[in-house]
Amino acid sequence: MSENAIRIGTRGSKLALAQTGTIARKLEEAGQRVEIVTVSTPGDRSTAPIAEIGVGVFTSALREALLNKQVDVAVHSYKDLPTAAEPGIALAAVPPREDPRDALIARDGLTLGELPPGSVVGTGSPRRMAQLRALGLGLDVVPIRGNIDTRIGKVTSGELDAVVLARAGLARVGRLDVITETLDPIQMLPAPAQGALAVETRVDDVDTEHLLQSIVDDEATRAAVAAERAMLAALEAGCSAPVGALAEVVEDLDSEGAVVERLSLRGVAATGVEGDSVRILRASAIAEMQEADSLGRSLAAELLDLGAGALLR
Ligand SMILES: NCc1[nH]cc(CCC(=O)O)c1CC(=O)O
Repeated sequence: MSENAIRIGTRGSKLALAQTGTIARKLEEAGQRVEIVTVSTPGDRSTAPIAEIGVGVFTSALREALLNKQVDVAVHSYKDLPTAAEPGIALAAVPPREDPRDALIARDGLTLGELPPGSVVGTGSPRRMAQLRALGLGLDVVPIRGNIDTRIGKVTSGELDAVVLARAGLARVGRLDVITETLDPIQMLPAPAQGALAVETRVDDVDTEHLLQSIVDDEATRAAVAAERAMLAALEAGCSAPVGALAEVVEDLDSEGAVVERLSLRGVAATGVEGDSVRILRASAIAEMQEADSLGRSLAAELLDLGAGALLR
């Protein structure tokens, strides 16, 4: 435990502050003083589509502040982090994950199946666009951007019939009330690492790293996210690619018939995000808990065998 306050860096959005607050409270409960430092990122300042601004728009400024010693800890939405490791930075903790599924917010309490053909559904995510189009419901999927409140506002104002958002983000800002349907991963696989946080420290600051690891790290979440991100990396796809993945701890039987915990992974890769035709590939696999990385890589290999390489290029 440090005598001085640990400085936790965060983006300034309502969502980011809520996420950082959960980590700060855990540290304070353990008797550690903390100070929250807001860092503005190019992703916050630009209104261009995320796919155009590039990888790491929300995360690189925070990582810079960490490396420059302006802060001691960086808290990110894990799904916004590029898959490439950053020299000098340690993944100190992966806290317990929120519900990773996507959620529909539709007018008049409607579910996806109840939206009439021609309904206008907003999402900025190529992954969500592709999976929505693949349902074949005749939905008119249009790109949107903006923070959670802005997106909800486009439905309440009548501008859009519905939007799709991460349930986890809505939970963290206390807006679960607006959800009209939580989407089944069979139809809509979330982004790799959706609902999870990444808590980073400097590699030379082992004390802070160990403190966070002992207080907020969750092994099951770490394994699940590792499998999902290994799949994403092996597909050589970034955080704005039309790729979804969800790993879950499931009960399975070992060779002697005893109940064991294993890691199940489902994946999706898609194309046709720009046009109307959608091609979508889905696959799943299961492995031992400690084989998360190879599970992710082998599911990626299976998707590539099925033709995902062509889809993503
Ligand atoms: N790309 C923006 C972003 N980054 C993290 C979340 C939500 C929280 C999470 O998934 O962990 C969101 C908003 C959304 O996708 O609806």
